[in-house]
Amino acid sequence: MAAQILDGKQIAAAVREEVKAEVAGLKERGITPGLAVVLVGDDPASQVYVRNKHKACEEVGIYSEVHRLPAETTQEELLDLIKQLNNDRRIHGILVQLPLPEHINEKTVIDTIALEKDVDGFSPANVGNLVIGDRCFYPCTPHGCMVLLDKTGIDIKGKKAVVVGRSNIVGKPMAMMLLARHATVTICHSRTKNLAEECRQADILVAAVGKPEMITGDMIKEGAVVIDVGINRVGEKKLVGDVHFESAAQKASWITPVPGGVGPMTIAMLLKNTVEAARR
Ligand SMILES: Nc1nc(=O)c2c([nH]1)NC[C@@H]1CN(c3ccc(C(=O)N[C@@H](CCC(=O)O)C(=O)O)cc3)C=[N+]21
Repeated sequence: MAAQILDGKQIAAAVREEVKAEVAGLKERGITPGLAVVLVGDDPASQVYVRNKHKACEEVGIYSEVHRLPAETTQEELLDLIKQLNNDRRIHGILVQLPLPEHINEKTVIDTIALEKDVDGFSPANVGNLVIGDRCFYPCTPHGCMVLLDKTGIDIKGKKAVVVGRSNIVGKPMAMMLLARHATVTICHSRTKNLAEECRQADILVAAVGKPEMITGDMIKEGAVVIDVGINRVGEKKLVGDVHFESAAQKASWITPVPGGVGPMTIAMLLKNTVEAARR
């Protein structure tokens, strides 16, 4: 079988159109959704992401402000900015770009963001609400993966899903969201014995490990849906996923490319969460 491509770029564009219409509706009621993005330091990849987020906001009519702070910013100063943004009525969503410099405690920073403005969905209270099925923000990357899965038209209920990777920002919330949709979920990681065998059981395989092309075609069940969350820079320019695309596409029914798969969906979901925050 040759897989169909799950075109994240195209689907994200459609989501942005939806968001644009929602923003227009909110503006008629006198509400302009606002997002604050905070970037500490000058990591080149982060600069690009932050610029893209800002551009995406402008395109759909969301007010956005970017706070660029020097790498030497103290934790105190960063926390002060977040508290100020927590109290700023124009700002409905706050995103602190990760990773932060070593001298700043990520956990303390995320904990300071007001729950109702946590559009990344990284705070402990939000994660707790996700796990128990209460109202919450769905973390942008796994949320984007779920939207892509739904675009295939497969019925998630009762399917065997394998998530490779157990990070707090992707693997764990992804597993919870699949579980909420009644998949039978296995989480694999670096200590998993016989990873290939686990992966071959998957009707839905989500790769979020950060290892270039480590999931190969021989690890994929015939007809599986393969979602590749990895964004790995190899060499100067080339971007590859955690999945070896050519061999995996021989087996899968649907597969996301890198670039142009999950990445653009992440940004589209951030816009959606910001509108949701403003609506509340
Ligand atoms: N607080 C926080 N929230 C985040 O959501 C967050 C973060 N920190 N830190 C970094 C990661 C990474 N991330 C991406 C978003 C879009 C693409 C994306 O659009 N990628 C394009 C390619 C862009 C390129 O060339 O690098 C694609 O896959 O087609 C990638 C990665 C959000 N992150």
